[in-house]
Amino acid sequence: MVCENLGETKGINEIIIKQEITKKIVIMVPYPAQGHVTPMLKLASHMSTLGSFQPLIVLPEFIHRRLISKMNLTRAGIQCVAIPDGLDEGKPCDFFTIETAMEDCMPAHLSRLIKKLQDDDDQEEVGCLIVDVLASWAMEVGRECGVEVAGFWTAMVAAYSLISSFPELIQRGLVSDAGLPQHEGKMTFHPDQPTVNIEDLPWLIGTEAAKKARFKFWVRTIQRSRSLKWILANSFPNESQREESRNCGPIICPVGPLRSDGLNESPTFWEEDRSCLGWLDRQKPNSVVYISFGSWVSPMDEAKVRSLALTLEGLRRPFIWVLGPAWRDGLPNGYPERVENFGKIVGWAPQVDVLQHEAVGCYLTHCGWNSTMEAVQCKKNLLCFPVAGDQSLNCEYIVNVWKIGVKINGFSIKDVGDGIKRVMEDTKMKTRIERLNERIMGEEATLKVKQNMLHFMNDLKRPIDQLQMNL
Ligand SMILES: O=c1ccn([C@@H]2O[C@H](COP(=O)(O)OP(=O)(O)O[C@H]3O[C@H](CO)[C@@H](O)[C@H](O)[C@H]3O)[C@@H](O)[C@H]2O)c(=O)[nH]1
Repeated sequence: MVCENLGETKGINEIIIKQEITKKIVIMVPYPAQGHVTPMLKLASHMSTLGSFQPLIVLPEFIHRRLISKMNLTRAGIQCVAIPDGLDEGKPCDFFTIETAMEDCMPAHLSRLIKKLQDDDDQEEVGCLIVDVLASWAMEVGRECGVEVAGFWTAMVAAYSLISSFPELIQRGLVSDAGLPQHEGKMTFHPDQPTVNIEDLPWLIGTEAAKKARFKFWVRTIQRSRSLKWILANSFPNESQREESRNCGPIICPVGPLRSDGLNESPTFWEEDRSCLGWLDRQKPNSVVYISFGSWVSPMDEAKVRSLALTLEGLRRPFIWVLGPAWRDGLPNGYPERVENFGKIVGWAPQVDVLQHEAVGCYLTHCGWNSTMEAVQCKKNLLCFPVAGDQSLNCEYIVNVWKIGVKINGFSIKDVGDGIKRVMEDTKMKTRIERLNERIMGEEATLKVKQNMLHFMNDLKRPIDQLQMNL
């Protein structure tokens, strides 16, 4: 089946649907952000190669416009449709505008799409809906349409565990009913997990009103996800003690870290500046610091950008810095020219190719989960500056559990200079990342993950009445 969006169209009536392959359809609904769409596309590509299911990705129009113009997903066995999002074209959208689009506008359109597929005699059966846990609105739609729903968690299982522990955090008096911290300092959320700072809880971003609104979003998200049978996670087996137990909640099934092998092009929202690869060819091995703080959650303020810029200029060490136009206001006057002999600033990099390059010695990162896994894949040690969301917990793992990176608390010459030295010169750290790479991406791990995936897919293939009996 091929579904195409007709540019300016509004509504699924205008989506052309052509029969092509006879497999059960798996409708996949990502959360519309780069760090979420990428792993969902990797999952779709993986499912497509394993057979039996035909992935159909459903995107809001504003993401479909940006992504589809750049990639040919059909070649990777993935079909894609856009549904209206009610957003004004060209206007920037933040977390809350996206939430409104997801809760108020997109459900009716997804429901119509599913019903159309169910009613169409020419179509294959809709086998399942796989929904990013953050797009929990679509779980409700799937249930209403009588379709089996599975969740997809794009980050660490430990992060799901932390967020879903909110009732206990309230009960222990660590946060208020509205999610605001009632204490300072470190707290535990599970005996097998590292401690985290209460101030770093994933919903504590922005003003007090924004924190409360994000907490509400998470409470609703976790509540909706609790009745799922399966949550596939873009993490690896044995990352967390809790992943395979099913005392009450969903079965958390690690199927990652997912790779982009099956995708012909990288699924990015922005044009990649590939000139940085030629620039890297001219640098010495292990000399360059790659800097990127991902794409979402919370950009850094101008003062921090300025401080890092001045430090990089002072250190005179080769660097590539991914800095989107919106973040460049903090740069000192004429900065790109001032550092052109040793530094390169790009709007968006081909990140995995950059990390794979032998000239890159370490990665200064916000600790987003995809970036963390890509660093492990390319065996590049990490200099960590977590910004928000799950990033502090990921950082805890990087620094204190796996010991493959160092955390910095600021961008002074001393912070960054000492951090780079420690990360680049510690040979034990290098050995540890090589071992972690083997443990989570080696042959044995890959086989286990494939088995997990097949186990899930076989469960989906069982007749509906049998599935319901087991719920
Ligand atoms: O110049 C760049 C910069 C990034 N990337 C890619 O963009 C993705 C970024 O993902 P991630 O590192 O996870 O960061 P975010 O996009 O910020 O991801 C959000 O989603 C993640 C998964 O849920 C969370 O772990 C993060 O905290 C959250 O910010 C990665 O695949 C990168 O390879 C590029 O291709 N080029």
